[in-house]
Amino acid sequence: MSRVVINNLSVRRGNKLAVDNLSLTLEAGKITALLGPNGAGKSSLVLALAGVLPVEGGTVEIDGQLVSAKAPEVIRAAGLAAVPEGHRVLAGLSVHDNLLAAGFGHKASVAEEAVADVYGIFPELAERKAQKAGSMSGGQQQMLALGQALVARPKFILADEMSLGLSPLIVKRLMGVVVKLAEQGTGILLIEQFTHIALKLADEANVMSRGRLTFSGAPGKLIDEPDILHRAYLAQ
Ligand SMILES: Nc1ncnc2c1ncn2[C@@H]1O[C@H](COP(=O)(O)OP(=O)(O)OP(=O)(O)O)[C@@H](O)[C@H]1O
Repeated sequence: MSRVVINNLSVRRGNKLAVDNLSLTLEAGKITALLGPNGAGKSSLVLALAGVLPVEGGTVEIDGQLVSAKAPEVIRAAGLAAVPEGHRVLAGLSVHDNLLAAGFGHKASVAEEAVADVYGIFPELAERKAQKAGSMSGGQQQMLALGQALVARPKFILADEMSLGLSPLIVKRLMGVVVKLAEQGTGILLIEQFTHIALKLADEANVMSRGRLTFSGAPGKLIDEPDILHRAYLAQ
């Protein structure tokens, strides 16, 4: 089974370790929730896993292939795609061109096919192919951001705060897609401010505070013992 093995990873932001010796394994077909207060280091972890931020120490392997400190496109090709916080789409480009741009590096026919698959998942985007991404609603832009990750046909998706600022209906729509992707075998790292949503969907839950994991285990334990989460938020 496919897995991402993160081993003792450290990431520096300025003069502090935003991620401090963190170890975590993501598995194919599983939703792994990562919860924690603002500033805990969750986004720094995602950016380092995606190759955008440099790694200070430790390793990341995808199915035994060392990808830490590799270029973002190498990591993407190895099967890991990030949906960074804040639905960063190319606002001046059309929906279609945003998706094609995400397929850069693939043969044109392969990219076209992957883009068609994204339209299958999100008919909302198919209806808006020619629309400028920046003129869409926040929810539609978030669908596009997830669609851009899917164009790479990733084995693993890192979803950073996808629901931020979106209506409950859109969040439900996005989470439905996340669950379906997991059922089809994609491994998901789900970072969520709405902890109750993440805990309902996740197979495993982790709590991060000050760059470290303070809890790893069954989501049900965090539901039964909310103090574990509260302590992490107070410690930050
Ligand atoms: N661009 C930056 N330059 C320097 N330090 C940063 C930068 N961005 C974040 N940090 C610091 O890195 C640490 C981890 O922040 P990070 O954004 O990874 O946390 P987070 O858990 O994702 O929180 P949030 O949900 O607010 O994004 C914090 O101390 C933060 O102040």
